Amino acid sequence: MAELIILKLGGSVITDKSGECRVDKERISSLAKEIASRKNIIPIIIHGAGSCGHPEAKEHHLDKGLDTTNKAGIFITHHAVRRLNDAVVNALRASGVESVGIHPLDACTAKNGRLISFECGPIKLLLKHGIVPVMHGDVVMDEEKGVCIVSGDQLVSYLAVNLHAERIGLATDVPGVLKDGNVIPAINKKTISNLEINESGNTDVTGGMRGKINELLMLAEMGIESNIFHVSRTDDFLDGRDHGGTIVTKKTTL
Ligand SMILES: Nc1ncnc2c1ncn2[C@@H]1O[C@H](COP(=O)(O)OP(=O)(O)OP(=O)(O)O)[C@@H](O)[C@H]1O
Ligand SMILES: C=C(C)CCOP(=O)(O)O
Repeated sequence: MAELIILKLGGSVITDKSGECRVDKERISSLAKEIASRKNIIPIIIHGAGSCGHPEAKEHHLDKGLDTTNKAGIFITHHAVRRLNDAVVNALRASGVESVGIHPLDACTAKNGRLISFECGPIKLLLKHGIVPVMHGDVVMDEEKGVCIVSGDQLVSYLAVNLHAERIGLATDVPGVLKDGNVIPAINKKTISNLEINESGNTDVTGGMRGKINELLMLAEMGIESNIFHVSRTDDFLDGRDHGGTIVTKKTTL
Protein backbone atom coordinates (compact mmCIF):
# COMPACT_ATOMS: atom_id res chain seq x y z
CA MET A 1 0.00 0.00 0.00
CA ALA A 2 1.31 3.44 -0.92
CA GLU A 3 2.04 5.68 2.08
CA LEU A 4 0.58 9.17 2.47
CA ILE A 5 3.60 11.39 3.05
CA ILE A 6 3.83 15.10 3.78
CA LEU A 7 7.10 16.54 2.53
CA LYS A 8 7.93 20.16 3.29
CA LEU A 9 10.60 21.70 1.12
CA GLY A 10 12.15 24.48 3.18
CA GLY A 11 12.37 27.93 1.68
CA SER A 12 16.06 27.77 2.53
CA VAL A 13 16.55 24.92 0.06
CA ILE A 14 14.39 25.99 -2.89
CA THR A 15 15.46 29.65 -2.91
CA ASP A 16 18.61 31.52 -2.15
CA LYS A 17 17.39 32.86 1.19
CA SER A 18 20.22 35.36 1.61
CA GLY A 19 18.89 38.09 -0.68
CA GLU A 20 15.97 39.01 -2.89
CA CYS A 21 13.66 36.42 -4.46
CA ARG A 22 15.84 33.90 -6.30
CA VAL A 23 14.30 30.54 -7.12
CA ASP A 24 16.73 27.59 -7.12
CA LYS A 25 15.33 25.88 -10.22
CA GLU A 26 18.09 23.26 -10.32
CA ARG A 27 17.40 22.15 -6.74
CA ILE A 28 13.64 22.11 -7.35
CA SER A 29 14.07 20.05 -10.50
CA SER A 30 16.26 17.48 -8.77
CA LEU A 31 13.78 17.19 -5.86
CA ALA A 32 10.95 16.78 -8.36
CA LYS A 33 12.81 13.89 -10.01
CA GLU A 34 13.36 12.20 -6.64
CA ILE A 35 9.65 12.46 -5.88
CA ALA A 36 8.74 11.23 -9.37
CA SER A 37 10.90 8.13 -9.08
CA ARG A 38 9.06 6.83 -5.98
CA LYS A 39 5.98 4.81 -6.85
CA ASN A 40 5.19 3.64 -3.30
CA ILE A 41 4.23 7.02 -1.91
CA ILE A 42 1.33 9.46 -2.16
CA PRO A 43 3.05 12.80 -1.66
CA ILE A 44 1.54 15.99 -0.32
CA ILE A 45 4.03 18.77 -0.98
CA ILE A 46 4.29 21.91 1.11
CA HIS A 47 6.98 24.50 0.63
CA GLY A 48 8.26 27.54 2.46
CA ALA A 49 8.77 31.00 1.02
CA GLY A 50 12.50 31.60 1.52
CA SER A 51 13.53 34.79 -0.24
CA CYS A 52 10.26 34.81 -2.23
CA GLY A 53 7.87 35.95 0.48
CA HIS A 54 9.72 36.57 3.75
CA PRO A 55 11.35 39.87 2.65
CA GLU A 56 8.03 41.11 1.20
CA ALA A 57 6.09 40.11 4.33
CA LYS A 58 8.66 41.87 6.52
CA GLU A 59 8.75 45.01 4.40
CA HIS A 60 4.97 45.31 4.67
CA HIS A 61 4.99 44.12 8.33
CA LEU A 62 2.22 41.64 7.56
CA ASP A 63 3.27 39.50 10.53
CA LYS A 64 2.06 42.37 12.75
CA GLY A 65 -1.41 42.44 11.19
CA LEU A 66 -3.30 44.68 8.79
CA ASP A 67 -3.38 48.47 9.05
CA THR A 68 -4.11 51.36 6.72
CA THR A 69 -0.56 51.36 5.33
CA ASN A 70 0.12 47.75 4.39
CA LYS A 71 -2.83 46.47 2.36
CA ALA A 72 -0.74 46.30 -0.83
CA GLY A 73 1.57 43.87 0.96
CA ILE A 74 -1.07 41.17 0.70
CA PHE A 75 -0.89 41.07 -3.10
CA ILE A 76 2.88 41.64 -3.25
CA THR A 77 3.76 38.89 -0.75
CA HIS A 78 1.23 36.41 -2.09
CA HIS A 79 2.39 37.05 -5.66
CA ALA A 80 6.03 36.35 -4.71
CA VAL A 81 5.32 33.01 -3.03
CA ARG A 82 2.78 32.05 -5.68
CA ARG A 83 5.46 32.40 -8.37
CA LEU A 84 7.66 30.08 -6.33
CA ASN A 85 4.73 27.66 -6.10
CA ASP A 86 4.38 27.75 -9.90
CA ALA A 87 8.07 26.83 -10.20
CA VAL A 88 7.59 23.81 -7.90
CA VAL A 89 4.44 22.66 -9.70
CA ASN A 90 6.08 23.12 -13.13
CA ALA A 91 9.12 21.08 -12.07
CA LEU A 92 6.95 18.26 -10.73
CA ARG A 93 4.87 18.19 -13.90
CA ALA A 94 8.02 18.24 -16.06
CA SER A 95 9.15 15.14 -14.14
CA GLY A 96 5.86 13.38 -14.81
CA VAL A 97 4.15 14.07 -11.48
CA GLU A 98 0.71 15.54 -12.18
CA SER A 99 0.30 18.28 -9.60
CA VAL A 100 -1.51 21.51 -8.87
CA GLY A 101 -0.89 24.51 -6.59
CA ILE A 102 -3.26 25.17 -3.67
CA HIS A 103 -3.00 28.64 -2.17
CA PRO A 104 -3.80 29.16 1.53
CA LEU A 105 -4.88 32.78 0.91
CA ASP A 106 -7.82 31.35 -1.06
CA ALA A 107 -8.58 28.36 1.15
CA CYS A 108 -7.82 29.31 4.78
CA THR A 109 -8.88 31.57 7.62
CA ALA A 110 -6.76 32.32 10.68
CA LYS A 111 -7.32 33.79 14.13
CA ASN A 112 -4.39 35.44 15.90
CA GLY A 113 -1.96 33.82 13.50
CA ARG A 114 -3.33 30.30 13.89
CA LEU A 115 -5.29 28.47 11.19
CA ILE A 116 -8.91 27.98 12.13
CA SER A 117 -10.08 26.62 8.80
CA PHE A 118 -8.61 25.10 5.67
CA GLU A 119 -10.90 23.75 2.97
CA CYS A 120 -9.41 20.27 2.58
CA GLY A 121 -12.14 18.84 0.30
CA PRO A 122 -10.31 19.66 -2.95
CA ILE A 123 -7.04 18.26 -1.56
CA LYS A 124 -8.68 14.94 -0.67
CA LEU A 125 -10.22 14.66 -4.13
CA LEU A 126 -6.95 15.54 -5.86
CA LEU A 127 -5.19 12.81 -3.85
CA LYS A 128 -7.95 10.34 -4.67
CA HIS A 129 -7.29 10.93 -8.37
CA GLY A 130 -3.51 10.68 -8.05
CA ILE A 131 -2.84 14.41 -8.44
CA VAL A 132 -0.31 15.93 -6.04
CA PRO A 133 -1.43 19.08 -4.18
CA VAL A 134 1.37 21.60 -3.66
CA MET A 135 0.75 24.09 -0.83
CA HIS A 136 2.93 26.88 0.56
CA GLY A 137 3.37 29.25 3.47
CA ASP A 138 1.24 32.28 2.63
CA VAL A 139 -0.52 35.47 3.65
CA VAL A 140 -3.82 34.46 5.24
CA MET A 141 -6.76 36.66 6.27
CA ASP A 142 -7.09 36.72 10.06
CA GLU A 143 -10.28 37.33 12.09
CA GLU A 144 -8.38 39.21 14.83
CA LYS A 145 -5.31 40.74 13.16
CA GLY A 146 -6.78 41.35 9.72
CA VAL A 147 -3.95 39.45 8.12
CA CYS A 148 -1.16 37.13 9.22
CA ILE A 149 1.55 34.92 7.80
CA VAL A 150 0.93 31.19 8.05
CA SER A 151 4.17 29.24 7.69
CA GLY A 152 4.52 26.07 5.68
CA ASP A 153 5.39 24.48 9.03
CA GLN A 154 1.96 25.37 10.44
CA LEU A 155 0.38 23.88 7.31
CA VAL A 156 2.40 20.71 7.87
CA SER A 157 0.92 20.19 11.32
CA TYR A 158 -2.62 21.18 10.31
CA LEU A 159 -2.67 18.87 7.30
CA ALA A 160 -0.88 16.03 9.08
CA VAL A 161 -3.78 15.92 11.54
CA ASN A 162 -6.60 16.52 9.09
CA LEU A 163 -5.36 14.28 6.27
CA HIS A 164 -3.96 11.53 8.55
CA ALA A 165 -0.52 11.56 6.96
CA GLU A 166 1.56 8.47 7.72
CA ARG A 167 4.99 10.10 7.63
CA ILE A 168 6.06 13.74 7.83
CA GLY A 169 9.39 15.14 6.68
CA LEU A 170 10.88 18.61 6.51
CA ALA A 171 13.89 19.10 4.24
CA THR A 172 16.11 22.02 5.28
CA ASP A 173 19.57 23.46 4.69
CA VAL A 174 20.89 21.98 7.96
CA PRO A 175 21.32 18.25 8.75
CA GLY A 176 18.81 18.43 11.61
CA VAL A 177 18.43 20.27 14.90
CA LEU A 178 21.96 21.04 16.02
CA LYS A 179 23.66 21.36 19.40
CA ASP A 180 27.30 22.45 19.33
CA GLY A 181 27.35 21.59 15.62
CA ASN A 182 26.09 18.03 16.10
CA VAL A 183 22.71 16.66 15.08
CA ILE A 184 20.39 15.74 17.95
CA PRO A 185 18.77 12.49 16.76
CA ALA A 186 15.51 13.04 18.69
CA ILE A 187 13.89 15.89 20.60
CA ASN A 188 10.80 16.18 22.77
CA LYS A 189 9.11 18.98 24.71
CA LYS A 190 11.40 18.46 27.69
CA THR A 191 14.79 18.17 26.00
CA ILE A 192 14.20 21.18 23.78
CA SER A 193 13.98 23.50 26.78
CA ASN A 194 17.73 23.03 27.36
CA LEU A 195 18.63 23.83 23.77
CA GLU A 196 19.73 27.03 22.18
CA ILE A 197 17.71 27.48 19.02
CA ASN A 198 18.40 30.64 17.13
CA GLU A 199 16.23 32.33 14.57
CA SER A 200 17.17 31.90 10.93
CA GLY A 201 20.21 33.98 9.90
CA ASN A 202 18.16 35.30 6.96
CA THR A 203 14.95 37.35 6.78
CA ASP A 204 12.26 35.14 8.32
CA VAL A 205 8.94 36.36 9.71
CA THR A 206 7.80 32.94 10.96
CA GLY A 207 10.48 32.25 13.56
CA GLY A 208 12.98 30.12 11.59
CA MET A 209 14.08 26.89 13.25
CA ARG A 210 12.52 27.95 16.57
CA GLY A 211 9.10 28.40 14.91
CA LYS A 212 9.48 25.07 13.11
CA ILE A 213 10.29 23.18 16.30
CA ASN A 214 7.45 24.77 18.26
CA GLU A 215 5.02 23.77 15.54
CA LEU A 216 6.31 20.20 15.34
CA LEU A 217 6.32 19.80 19.13
CA MET A 218 2.61 20.66 19.19
CA LEU A 219 2.11 17.97 16.56
CA ALA A 220 4.20 15.51 18.57
CA GLU A 221 2.00 16.14 21.61
CA MET A 222 -0.90 14.81 19.51
CA GLY A 223 1.12 11.63 18.97
CA ILE A 224 2.35 12.49 15.46
CA GLU A 225 6.11 12.30 14.92
CA SER A 226 7.97 14.31 12.29
CA ASN A 227 11.46 14.37 10.81
CA ILE A 228 13.85 17.25 10.08
CA PHE A 229 16.75 16.39 7.75
CA HIS A 230 19.13 17.87 5.22
CA VAL A 231 17.67 18.23 1.74
CA SER A 232 20.38 15.89 0.38
CA ARG A 233 18.81 13.10 2.50
CA THR A 234 15.31 13.52 1.05
CA ASP A 235 15.62 10.22 -0.86
CA ASP A 236 16.40 8.42 2.42
CA PHE A 237 13.34 9.93 4.06
CA LEU A 238 11.10 9.09 1.10
CA ASP A 239 12.32 5.49 1.16
CA GLY A 240 11.84 5.20 4.92
CA ARG A 241 15.58 4.84 5.68
CA ASP A 242 17.61 6.62 8.36
CA HIS A 243 17.99 10.23 7.22
CA GLY A 244 20.62 11.25 9.74
CA GLY A 245 18.44 14.10 11.02
CA THR A 246 16.18 14.80 13.99
CA ILE A 247 12.93 13.09 14.96
CA VAL A 248 10.47 15.31 16.85
CA THR A 249 8.56 13.04 19.17
CA LYS A 250 6.42 12.77 22.29
CA LYS A 251 8.46 9.82 23.56
CA THR A 252 10.14 10.56 26.85
CA THR A 253 12.93 8.00 26.51
CA LEU A 254 15.18 9.25 23.74
N1 LIG B 1 19.94 24.76 16.78
C1 LIG B 1 19.74 24.86 15.46
N2 LIG B 1 19.79 23.74 14.68
C2 LIG B 1 19.60 23.83 13.34
N3 LIG B 1 19.34 25.01 12.67
C3 LIG B 1 19.27 26.13 13.39
C4 LIG B 1 19.45 26.11 14.81
N4 LIG B 1 19.32 27.38 15.26
C5 LIG B 1 19.08 28.14 14.18
N5 LIG B 1 19.04 27.41 13.04
C6 LIG B 1 18.82 27.98 11.70
O1 LIG B 1 17.60 27.50 11.17
C7 LIG B 1 17.70 27.52 9.75
C8 LIG B 1 16.61 26.64 9.17
O2 LIG B 1 15.36 27.25 9.45
P1 LIG B 1 14.57 28.01 8.31
O3 LIG B 1 13.27 28.47 8.87
O4 LIG B 1 15.43 29.05 7.63
O5 LIG B 1 14.35 26.82 7.29
P2 LIG B 1 13.31 26.56 6.15
O6 LIG B 1 12.14 25.85 6.70
O7 LIG B 1 14.08 25.92 5.08
O8 LIG B 1 12.88 28.02 5.64
P3 LIG B 1 11.41 28.59 5.34
O9 LIG B 1 10.86 29.04 6.68
O10 LIG B 1 11.70 29.77 4.44
O11 LIG B 1 10.62 27.53 4.71
C9 LIG B 1 19.09 27.02 9.49
O12 LIG B 1 19.60 27.52 8.27
C10 LIG B 1 19.89 27.56 10.70
O13 LIG B 1 20.59 28.73 10.36
C1 LIG C 1 6.43 34.57 4.24
C2 LIG C 1 5.50 33.80 3.75
C3 LIG C 1 4.61 34.38 2.74
C4 LIG C 1 5.27 32.38 4.11
C5 LIG C 1 6.25 31.81 5.13
O1 LIG C 1 6.26 30.39 5.13
P1 LIG C 1 7.57 29.63 5.65
O2 LIG C 1 8.69 29.95 4.73
O3 LIG C 1 7.23 28.18 5.66
O4 LIG C 1 7.86 30.13 7.06
